[in-house]
Amino acid sequence: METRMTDFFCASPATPAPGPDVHERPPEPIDDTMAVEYTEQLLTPENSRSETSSNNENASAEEKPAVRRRSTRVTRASLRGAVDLNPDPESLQPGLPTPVSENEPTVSGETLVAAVADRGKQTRSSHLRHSIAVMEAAAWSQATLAGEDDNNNSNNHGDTDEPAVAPGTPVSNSSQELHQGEGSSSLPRRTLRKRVERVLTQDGDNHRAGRSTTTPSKAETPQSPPRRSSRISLLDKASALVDRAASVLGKRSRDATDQGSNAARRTSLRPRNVAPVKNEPTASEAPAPKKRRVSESDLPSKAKSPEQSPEEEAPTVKTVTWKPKLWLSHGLYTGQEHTDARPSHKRDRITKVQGSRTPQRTLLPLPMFAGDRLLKSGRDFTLPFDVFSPLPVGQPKPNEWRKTNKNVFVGDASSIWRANKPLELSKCMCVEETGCDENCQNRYMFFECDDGNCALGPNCGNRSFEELKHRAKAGGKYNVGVEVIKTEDRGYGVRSNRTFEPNQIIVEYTGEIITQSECEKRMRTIYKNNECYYLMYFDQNMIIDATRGSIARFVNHSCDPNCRMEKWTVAGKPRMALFAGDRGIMTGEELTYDYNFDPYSQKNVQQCRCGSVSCRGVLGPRPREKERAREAREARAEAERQKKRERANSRRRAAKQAAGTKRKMGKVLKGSASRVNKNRPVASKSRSIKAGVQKAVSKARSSGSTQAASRARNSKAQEKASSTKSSPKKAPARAPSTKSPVKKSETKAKTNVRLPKVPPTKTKVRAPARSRKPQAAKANETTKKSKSQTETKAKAQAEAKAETKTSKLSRPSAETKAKILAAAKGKPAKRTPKKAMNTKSNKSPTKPAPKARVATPKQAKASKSVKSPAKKATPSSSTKTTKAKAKA
Ligand SMILES: C[S@@+](CC[C@H](N)C(=O)[O-])C[C@H]1O[C@@H](n2cnc3c(N)ncnc32)[C@H](O)[C@@H]1O
Repeated sequence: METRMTDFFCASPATPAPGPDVHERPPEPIDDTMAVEYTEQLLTPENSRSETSSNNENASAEEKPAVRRRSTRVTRASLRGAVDLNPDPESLQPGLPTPVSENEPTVSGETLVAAVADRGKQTRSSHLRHSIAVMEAAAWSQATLAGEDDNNNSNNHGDTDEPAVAPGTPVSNSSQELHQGEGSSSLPRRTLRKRVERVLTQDGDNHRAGRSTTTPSKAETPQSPPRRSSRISLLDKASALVDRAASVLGKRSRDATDQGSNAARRTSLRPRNVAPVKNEPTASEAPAPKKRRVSESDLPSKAKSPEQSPEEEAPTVKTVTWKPKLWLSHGLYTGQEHTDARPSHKRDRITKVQGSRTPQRTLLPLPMFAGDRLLKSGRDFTLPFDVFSPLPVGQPKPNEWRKTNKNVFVGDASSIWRANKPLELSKCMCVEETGCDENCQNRYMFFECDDGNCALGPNCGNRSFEELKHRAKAGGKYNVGVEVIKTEDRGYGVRSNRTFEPNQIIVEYTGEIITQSECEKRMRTIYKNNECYYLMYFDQNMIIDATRGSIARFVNHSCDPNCRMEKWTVAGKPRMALFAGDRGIMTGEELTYDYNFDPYSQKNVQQCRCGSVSCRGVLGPRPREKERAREAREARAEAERQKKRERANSRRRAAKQAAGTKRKMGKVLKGSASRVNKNRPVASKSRSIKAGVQKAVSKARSSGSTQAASRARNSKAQEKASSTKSSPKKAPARAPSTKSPVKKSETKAKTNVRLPKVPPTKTKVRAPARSRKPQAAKANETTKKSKSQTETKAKAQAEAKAETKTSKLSRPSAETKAKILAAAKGKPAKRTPKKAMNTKSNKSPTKPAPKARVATPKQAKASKSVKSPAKKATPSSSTKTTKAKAKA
């Protein structure tokens, strides 16, 4: 018992004086060392005080905390031990000195440690109460310290020689009271002591009651401070954990090597007042580490097992867990994933590139010239419009906004809502090469791909909402990508703080899903006086009311928007989201979409202030441009069809006209370069024929009139002229030949169509041929004109003949007569029967005609000389007639 007391005492230099019997006991040699050391520290009040305070300058750096801790805790323990562990109730009688000497041994370190094990279940509340009590004592002690310290010290030193007592220590004061009893007679002290005792007693009773089953006798197993025990166990556990961690981390070997030197070092640092204990503690021996860590009182036990100390004193390896350094993943390309793809590349392409990107080489740096080459070769890049565009200072924030990022069914909506029909599900058949591009069936149907309806997995480019989810998870305003701004004249709005690629998802439109009746009700009541509405038609006659909703509710309307609001089916459920338009979005742009606003009533119609060129003026429904365009397209198609029909009809007509001259027609068409051109001549042919015929007719008429005027002056030259014409059939063909090649061809065509088949002489006669081919009206006209020309010619000939009758030299031979007659027969018999008859009957000699054909110079002279009377008229008329014929 005494040994224990000594241990306890020695181990706790700052602990209050144990009792007078301690001093009566002869000090042991080893304890002397300790006593000397601690005496040096504790003799003066300053030292005592400084030890209780947090800064003990005298103590070494390593000793300081230990001493301080020891002081407080052990003192508490002693207090507790003094109060709780007193087995003899008589010893606590008032007025008698407290039999500390009897009690103290039970509060030795060993016992405490044993008690620690028993008291592992002590509650925190009791610790707290202890602490409070001790602190109260401390407060009191400090207050009274100034007045009493000197006396106490002098008394102590002078009377009782208690060097280990630290008078200034609050605990020591209370201890002193406990032990000395009458020595401290002041009322406050007693009161405090009683309070502390009461608290401790209560605590002890509680604890005793708790462990009554395990402790047969109070005296044998005194209760040690619960707090201490819990600390011990905690520290023990911690050290065990650290040991384990060290072994896990593979540092055991290093520790093993360090332990040798560390042990030596620690031994040197260890308090030198370690007293080797001669008498081993009794049965209540606790694990050494606990003692060692708790207080000086444990030192003996530590000393008695020196071979264990290196292991027990395993250094607490601090596993420093560095915070992982965060690298900025985006610089200039805020919000954009890095890619080597050209800016012009589509997003799907980029996704593919990212998917197949090889990991960056990390072993060796790039060669020296790599940077130079990169600089020289250059690389296209897209610089955001505004890399850093903070919001203007003093931007107000929408206070009334209640945010929700998920759709919430309200009222009857959830019960009315029906699950999607399986029929509405879609499955895509895309392959990796295409990667669910714009041809993906799911995309086309506004179905988001997932593992259930698409087999491409990460290579799929149709998982916008999934992407949005990841962005939201990553957090940060550049991932979210949008922020609320205050616009000048449209309330709040939303702008981007990063870039968005064309058709990239930006933000989901969420809110309360309500029925239509609920919506109307809200419109009538809650939103009656509102200027802004956050209602949007959703699905199944439901409406999203984003008055409580996501940030997308602040997106304003524009008649020329840069975004689209789209409804997609994601995992069988409809969801609305804002997507970037075809132009993409630059940093700092205000996001807008076309509301296609239905104002419900006329009084809700609002003026649009989007400021776009194509502004519709009001927030109203979008004009049905598509429908209009479709109607226009249909009208155009109808007109085209009509034209085609007409063209086909005309072609059919022309084909019918050219029925007899198919082969020649084919020849004409063959000359055209293309199919279109092949069709053209058919149409132009009729026109050209018509024009050619008209010209010929007009000329023939004019020539006819001229002939009539100069009829009287016709001479033999006329006969020659008439005889020189080869045949009437060539006349119409020759005339165009003098003109442009196009007209020639036209004329040819005309000739081909009509004339070649009709013998020129008979044409006139065969005028009834018109009845044979009544459809060929134009050809008939031509025939008529040629007939008229022939008539004119025949008339001229007849006149010439008549004249030649009178002339002596121009008597035709029989052959000439026959020819003339033959020519005359070409005239329409009906029209010129008389003339023909006359010509025949007269049998006028028209021999010079064949001569004229030859037209030798002698003949010309002769004719000139003979035709003296008709000198003027004859050449001109004949020439004109010839020309007219030729033209015709
Ligand atoms: C969904 S809210 C948009 C956010 C709203 N600006 C705010 O401050 O909360 C729709 C309302 O914004 C206003 N608004 C949106 N676009 C507008 C525009 N182009 N011209 C005028 N007002 C507009 C209208 O009052 C409309 O009812």
